[in-house]
Amino acid sequence: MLKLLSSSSSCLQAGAHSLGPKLGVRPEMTSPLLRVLNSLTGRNRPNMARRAFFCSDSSDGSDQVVELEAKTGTEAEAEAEAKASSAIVSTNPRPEDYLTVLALPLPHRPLFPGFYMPIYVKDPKLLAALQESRKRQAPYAGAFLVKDEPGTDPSLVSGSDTEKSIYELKGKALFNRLHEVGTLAQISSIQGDQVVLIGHRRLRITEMVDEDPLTVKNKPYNKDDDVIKATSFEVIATLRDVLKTSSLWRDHVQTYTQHIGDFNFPRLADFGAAISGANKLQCQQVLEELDVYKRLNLTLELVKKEMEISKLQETIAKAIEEKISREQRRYLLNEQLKAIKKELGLETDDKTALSAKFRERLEPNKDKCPPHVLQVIEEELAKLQLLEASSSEFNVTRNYLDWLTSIPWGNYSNENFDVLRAEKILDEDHYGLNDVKERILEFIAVGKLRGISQGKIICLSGPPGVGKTSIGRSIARALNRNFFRFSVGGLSDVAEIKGHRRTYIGAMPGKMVQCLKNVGTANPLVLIDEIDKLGIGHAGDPASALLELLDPEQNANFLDHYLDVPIDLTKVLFVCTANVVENIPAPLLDRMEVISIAGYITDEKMHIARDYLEKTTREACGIEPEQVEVTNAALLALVENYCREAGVRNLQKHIEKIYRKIALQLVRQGQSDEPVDADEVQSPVSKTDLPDEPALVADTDEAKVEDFAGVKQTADESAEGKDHEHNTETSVGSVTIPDETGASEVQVADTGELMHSKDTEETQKIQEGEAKKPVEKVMVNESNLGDFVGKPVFHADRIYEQTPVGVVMGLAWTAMGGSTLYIETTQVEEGEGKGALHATGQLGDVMKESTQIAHTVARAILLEKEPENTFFADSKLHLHVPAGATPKDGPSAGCTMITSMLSIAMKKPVKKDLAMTGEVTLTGRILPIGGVKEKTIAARRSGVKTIIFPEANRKDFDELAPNVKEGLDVHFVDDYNQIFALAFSDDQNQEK
Ligand SMILES: Nc1ncnc2c1ncn2[C@@H]1O[C@H](COP(=O)(O)OP(=O)(O)OP(=O)(O)O)[C@@H](O)[C@H]1O
Repeated sequence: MLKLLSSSSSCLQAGAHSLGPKLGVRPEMTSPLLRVLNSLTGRNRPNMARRAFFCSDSSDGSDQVVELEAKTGTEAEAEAEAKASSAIVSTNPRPEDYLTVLALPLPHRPLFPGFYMPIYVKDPKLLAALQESRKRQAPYAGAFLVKDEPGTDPSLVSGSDTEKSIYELKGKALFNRLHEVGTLAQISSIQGDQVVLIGHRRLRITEMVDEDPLTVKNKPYNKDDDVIKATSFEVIATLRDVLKTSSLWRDHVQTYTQHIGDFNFPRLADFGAAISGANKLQCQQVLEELDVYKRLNLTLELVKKEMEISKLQETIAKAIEEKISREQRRYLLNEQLKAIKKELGLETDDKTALSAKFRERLEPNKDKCPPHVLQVIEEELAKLQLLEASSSEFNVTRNYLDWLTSIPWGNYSNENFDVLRAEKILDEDHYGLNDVKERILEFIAVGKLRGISQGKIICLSGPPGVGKTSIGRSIARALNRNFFRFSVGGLSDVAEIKGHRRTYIGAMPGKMVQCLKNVGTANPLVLIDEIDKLGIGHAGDPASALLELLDPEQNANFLDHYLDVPIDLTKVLFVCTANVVENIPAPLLDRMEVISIAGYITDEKMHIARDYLEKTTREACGIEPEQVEVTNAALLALVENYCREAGVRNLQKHIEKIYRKIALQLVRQGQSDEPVDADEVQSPVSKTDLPDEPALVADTDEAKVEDFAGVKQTADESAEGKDHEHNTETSVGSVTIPDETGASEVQVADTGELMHSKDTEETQKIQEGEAKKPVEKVMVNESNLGDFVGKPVFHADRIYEQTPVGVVMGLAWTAMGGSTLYIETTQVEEGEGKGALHATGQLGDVMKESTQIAHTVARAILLEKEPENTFFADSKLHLHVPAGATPKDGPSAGCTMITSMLSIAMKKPVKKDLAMTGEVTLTGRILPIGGVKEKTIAARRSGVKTIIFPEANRKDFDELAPNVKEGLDVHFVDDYNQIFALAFSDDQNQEK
């Protein structure tokens, strides 16, 4: 036990009594501070007015010796009060109870009078002693702040450590560590090791276990001292500010700010220090300070500091609040945006909606979808859920899933293997092309027998406009497959075929995947156009990529870089088109089944024009069949004089041109036949007045123009009297001009005479009669064909009607089809030993060599036929192949060159209407050539009657359609002597 001194310096005052009723705090308000306030203001203590504490200055304010005690209530009352308001200071302290008290060490903060504090007593002995003293009606103890251990940094020692070391302190050691000044505390309750203390007044330790109570004096102070007053006001003002700004007590601001002013000075100082967040030493300082002014000053310092902290706290709170509200606002706006987007159907990044969309798309094909693809889709869907919607990775995954789920996995269209139906469709769309159609039908037949059609590569080759692309479309229709066409002409980037890797920005799958997505079935017919014009790859080799795509051995597991899952393309039917088969990369060509379309002869073109092109064009122009007639002669002239190329695209263009013009004529005619208003003017404009427009065959003599100025001009021209007769003839077509006065009408005839107005009626009658006429039929015949398509273009195909000496017609093959060409040889210079040859006409290396070979062979043959003829030895020859602007190459003109040279050497022209082709060896053997069909067609087109082909090409010729061969005298030779005989036979020349 310690012997303690009590101090009255800061005990609670009776002056606080008056505050009680004013507070009006509800009993349920249990905030500790409120309770403190309640205790301070005397609320819940109606009998407080009659109670007295150890107070120093209840009347005069000066600190006196505290030795007074008063008891106004019972012990039971005091306990009841303590329960109702735990911070209320108990009422029954008696001097004998508190002069010697137990000392309780406080580890964290000193206890201020008027406040209560729960502490934990770990020492069982001490706890038993406390309980004992409570039982003995002496429920008081001394609460003292423990000094920090000398040499320790309090900031580094944790609270629990201090507590632990304090509880271990005993006796003298504890005594030495206690601050001298503490608080006399009432033991309000003991529950387990928790003891609740209520501070009463200051105590000072005098000695250990000394029975004598010692008293201390507070320094007296003048209540009316202005400085003390001013300081206290400042403390109050600051406290009010703190209470106002401190968010911790915001709810009770009203209460505190109203009553702080009613505390007396010492208590105000205690209150300020107690509620400030000052550290324990600062609080202890206030507790130890007995000078009221100094104590107020210390408190003011603490509350000012509290004020600053409070302001800082407010700023921090504001900043945080601002940040949070900004984020919240953003979040709210985002949510609203999402809702709006969803409402408008623009929702793009809602992960669940997206996943649901992909799953829904996949659902119908899920059973047919290969497991490895399903697995990838599931993985990607799971990944999508984890990704942030605004991240770029999210977009990549979304696009990838979009493509993956758009492919028609295992979704095939029902193929139709009906051969008869297919034949009908093919015939419906194309005339001729029997070999092509036959091949397609064979393919369908095999499919029917096997039950499935094997993916094949068909290559249609031929000149432009022969219907390669359109037959591809027809095949798709016949097989009931979806059709997709893409051109690889000039394609040099492998990514176009195989796609980009997904890592690239803006990556896309290749054409094949795009095709599958587009057509929606896994067995379309894919037409790869212009495969012979593949570009040179700068990044990879497009030909090899195409090989992977087309080769049935490889395309079962075609891997697109973007999709990254193997796709089975074996069911896809590939049809390629090319103009020149030789330009197709060899490995690709090797896998193709080439079907060549050579071009059309006149007869075929006539059929195509009549039955297909005319029909489709007429329908496209909206013209009825009875409104137009194109005669056979006109069509023939069109084919022979305007559209002589192998294909029919140009023919189609010309037919379209004719029909467009007819449409315009019909519309014009229809408009002019409509009844006209009385004040509209009509003019006798004859068809010759429309120079650019072809005339209607069964036309009326007049056309009416509604434009007044135009009419006037026509009338003026007529009035100038270019042709009087004509003018009088057309006088029925009068011009009606309203009179300036408007009173009557005058008529101006072409002759310029004024006519009587009664003739108007007559004119109207004629017009009405015309309007009732049925629509005129437009005739296109040979004579007016030029009005529709202009003058025929000049064709240099046939330069000579009869080839002169030294000129022979050869046959050539070009990408545009076959054509005839002339080989011309002349003698430039003559003189012994001057034999030489000069060749022109943009000849390629092979053809130049051909000229040399021909020169040698011709010389040998001439020597054989006319041994005395030294023409070749003594003549400088010039060989030319028109047209000079067209590059030419190839060996097939060899025999033609020899014939041309021999012709000039022997001064003999060759047989009329003869054309020949064939490569020649140095010994005069004739080797086979290519393009027999094209060459035959070209020969026919040029009016050739006799053709000489190499013997080896007989087979090719025999395979030609009879209509192509018809009327031609064809000879097959394997030695030049046979050609010599045919070209220079005497009877031929005599015949001529
Ligand atoms: N035998 C035919 N019967 C009916 N129409 C035909 C025939 N041949 C071609 N055509 C028509 O000629 C036009 C041109 O044909 P298409 O475009 O298929 O030619 P192409 O051979 O593919 O040419 P290119 O090599 O320039 O691509 C099409 O309108 C087509 O219908």
